[in-house]
Amino acid sequence: MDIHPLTGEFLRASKETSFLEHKQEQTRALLGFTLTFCTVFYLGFFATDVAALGWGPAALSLLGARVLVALTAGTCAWLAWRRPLSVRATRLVATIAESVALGCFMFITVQRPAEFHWHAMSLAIMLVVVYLYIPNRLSYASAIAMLATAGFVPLAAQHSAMSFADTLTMGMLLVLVNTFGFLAARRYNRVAREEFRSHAVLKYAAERDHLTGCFNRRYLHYQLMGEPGQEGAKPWLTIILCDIDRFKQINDTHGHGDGDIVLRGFAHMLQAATREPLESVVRYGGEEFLLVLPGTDLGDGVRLAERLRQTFAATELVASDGVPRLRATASFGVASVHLAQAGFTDPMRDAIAAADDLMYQAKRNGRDRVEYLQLGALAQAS
Ligand SMILES: Nc1nc2c(ncn2[C@@H]2O[C@H](COP(=O)(O)OP(=O)(O)OP(=O)(O)O)[C@@H](O)[C@H]2O)c(=O)[nH]1
Repeated sequence: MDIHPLTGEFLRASKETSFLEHKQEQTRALLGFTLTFCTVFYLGFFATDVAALGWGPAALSLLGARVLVALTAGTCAWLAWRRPLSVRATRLVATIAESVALGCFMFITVQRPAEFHWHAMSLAIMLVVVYLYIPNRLSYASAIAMLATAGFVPLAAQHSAMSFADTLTMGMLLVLVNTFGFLAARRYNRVAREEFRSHAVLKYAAERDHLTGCFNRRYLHYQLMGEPGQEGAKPWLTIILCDIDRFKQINDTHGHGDGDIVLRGFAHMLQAATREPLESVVRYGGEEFLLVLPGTDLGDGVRLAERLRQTFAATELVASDGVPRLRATASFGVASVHLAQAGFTDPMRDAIAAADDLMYQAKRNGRDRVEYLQLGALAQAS
């Protein structure tokens, strides 16, 4: 299991970080909404101060405490709404707002000692908000909630006229609220992470080829060709289409298992030479791969293809029996398009079609070659 049994968070820090970053927009919105809501209620309860203490200095001192909470929580809510806060900053904001609100709450309870029964109920509601509604790390939320509970019970014992039995009952009920708050937050953490994990598995299966880990044609059509692509630093798009030479012969000589090893080795080399997410490697057919390189001009594309060609030809892959004896070559077609140049309705489609023709040209010209062309210009050959 990759989820912590106590906190419901991912055990691996990198996975937890990508989960939190994936959720960050939602977290920020929830934090902003909850703090705004709590600020309004915290101020609204001033009416109960006036009802309990009458209009005067005592009620006004409580108003001061409430305004302090409103200013803190309001500022935190404003930050959460307006700024692209990091995960760390979101947690800091949540922790500050929770601590100030609970601190001021303690002050208010002491000024209204006759109503500790009601204060206990208010604290229980605040604890639920801390555990479940203000997004924070569970360990921080629990520490804040438990400290508040541990501070509140002695205050009640000291300042209220409650009997020992009442104080004990109240203390135990608050412990119960903490326990259920913690368990509910842990369950929520776990469910959210399991959902994230399932989503990642489905996304991977929908977008990638399971043998090589490269993107599949569905991803090419719906993501790379279907949506406005990412532009590189330069207004160029280069497509490299490459195909392993005489792959049928490799399968026939060494068997399909070793054929798969060659495919994976080739794909791994292509992936290592490109930078996701800007650049993508797509398994275009059986032993045919497509490199989509935004921001790469023809010169850089040809140099990359030539380097890949030489590296692959010089590589001896380890066969299924553990002996390094699998060798193969590949043919490459490189097509580039200048995106600012007029005349291309669908530059990527045009570049893929051209790279496909060039790759077949490389096959016809003897294989283990790179052929290239800049679209919109005169054809050149290697
Ligand atoms: N092992 C393995 N073989 C595959 C896979 N997908 C396709 N192939 C095989 O790849 C071979 C492709 O052969 P051809 O299209 O004749 O091309 P080639 O032998 O590479 O010849 P040229 O492309 O002309 O150099 C076929 O034998 C397919 O069965 C796969 O996932 N694994």
